[in-house]
Amino acid sequence: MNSIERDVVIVGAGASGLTAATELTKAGLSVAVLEARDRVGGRLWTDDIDGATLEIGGQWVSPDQDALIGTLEELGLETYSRYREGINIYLGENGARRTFEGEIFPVAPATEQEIVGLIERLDALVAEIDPDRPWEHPQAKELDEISFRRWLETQTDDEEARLNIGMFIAGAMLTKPAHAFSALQALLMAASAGSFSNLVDADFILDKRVKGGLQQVPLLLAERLGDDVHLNSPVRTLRWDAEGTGSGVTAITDDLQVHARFAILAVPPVLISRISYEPPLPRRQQQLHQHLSMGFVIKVHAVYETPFWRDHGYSGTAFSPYELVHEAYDNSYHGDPRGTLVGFVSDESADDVFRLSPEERKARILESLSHYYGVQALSPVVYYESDWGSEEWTRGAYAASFDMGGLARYGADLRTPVGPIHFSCSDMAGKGYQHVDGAIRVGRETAAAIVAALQPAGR
Ligand SMILES: Cc1cc2nc3c(=O)[nH]c(=O)nc-3n(C[C@H](O)[C@H](O)[C@H](O)COP(=O)(O)OP(=O)(O)OC[C@H]3O[C@@H](n4cnc5c(N)ncnc54)[C@H](O)[C@@H]3O)c2cc1C
Repeated sequence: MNSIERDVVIVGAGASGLTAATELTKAGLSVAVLEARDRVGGRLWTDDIDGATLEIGGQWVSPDQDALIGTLEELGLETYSRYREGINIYLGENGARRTFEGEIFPVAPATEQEIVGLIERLDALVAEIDPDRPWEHPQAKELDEISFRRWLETQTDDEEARLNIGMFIAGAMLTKPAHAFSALQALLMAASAGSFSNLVDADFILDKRVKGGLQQVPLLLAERLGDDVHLNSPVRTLRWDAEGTGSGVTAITDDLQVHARFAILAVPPVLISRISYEPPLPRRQQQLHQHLSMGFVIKVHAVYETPFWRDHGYSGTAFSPYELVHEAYDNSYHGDPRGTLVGFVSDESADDVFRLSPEERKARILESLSHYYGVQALSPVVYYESDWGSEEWTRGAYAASFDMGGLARYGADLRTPVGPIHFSCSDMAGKGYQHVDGAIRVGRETAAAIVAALQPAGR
């Protein structure tokens, strides 16, 4: 077993861990980043599938994500806009097909009024929420005890309005059914993007992509860190100083042992308990990590010879709370003359199609796409399903959220360091929660906390 000494050992080479490592080295500290996979990037992964460049994980950048935008600029990465010219498609109950422009779906006037009213009420509530401290809202406990679905039922009798508003947070963001998370968790999701209106606005939230793919961010950060990034190095054990003697922490992989003054666990919270702790983490952490779970969504990529929907005047943007693929977009890759659609199959619908054979699943998903775009959607030249649920070092998508009551009960302790151990990842962010922006933001904050802790007293 090789043994090395560093100021800080970072577990996980995703956007958060690599940002923290970068900031620490800028402050003159030595680091080692230990990554379980044979690549960096975690939930950011750009790959060539049958000749098509696909972003298997995160990809979009929105204008409010200033931490991410700052990093893109620093790394010299360029962005391009998502194609959005033309009209959008909405499928109502029983497949009723309507087109629309703007953000509000083409529903009956009474339903539209309910949707607009719900958005106004949610925006007002979200304005009262500090995304970094949602548990401090005066009604936090009450809002955390009611599921988002039930909360919507208390607001309107209009089912189509509830389904649509529910879809934006449930299927589209937390990727859990609306009965499985609280109204407070829903408000945090919206507050993390500035407002509920921002989440509803696809042109805002799915604004830009990065030339070469968003995985460029971790790849370039890792390149600068050079030999300090160790791939194929899952951390199995963390020995830490629970007594405050200053002996620090030792991270142990199968063939390397890193002794450091501090450790940053930059892994999704569901994977924190994959590591053995000597001594065990305190009671509070052992409990709270059990109250977070990953959502689940299949990101479906379908590449066609041409972006045929554009010829019919369609933007490619399509929604339906009644469809297997509840949302889909033109996701054509920069510089590729072919057309790509990306669609999402969430939570219980994803469970359902994973019970089928791959062929049956593909047929069901393409059929759903054809309901939006017509029969041409049935015949892609490249088809791929991003399945993060079977990735051992992620276990779901997009990210983790608390169970009912968990956010008010445990949220404030989520990022509290334990002795020399700090926690950092997008799932623990306020602003930018569940997004790369949040991963970077928390990475910077965690690094700053360690740098501050190492400052001699009085400076
Ligand atoms: C399908 C999909 C689509 C998404 N779309 C978007 C989007 O459009 N825009 C956006 O901003 N965000 C999006 N996201 C979310 C975004 O990708 C994540 O929030 C972000 O990348 C998380 O970064 P992170 O560093 O916090 O965690 P991760 O990327 O999960 O990094 C954690 C790292 O820790 C490693 N690890 C885990 N356990 C150990 C261990 N014991 N030892 C060593 N290493 C370990 C993992 O292998 C991983 O590399 C999407 C995510 C998915 C999955």
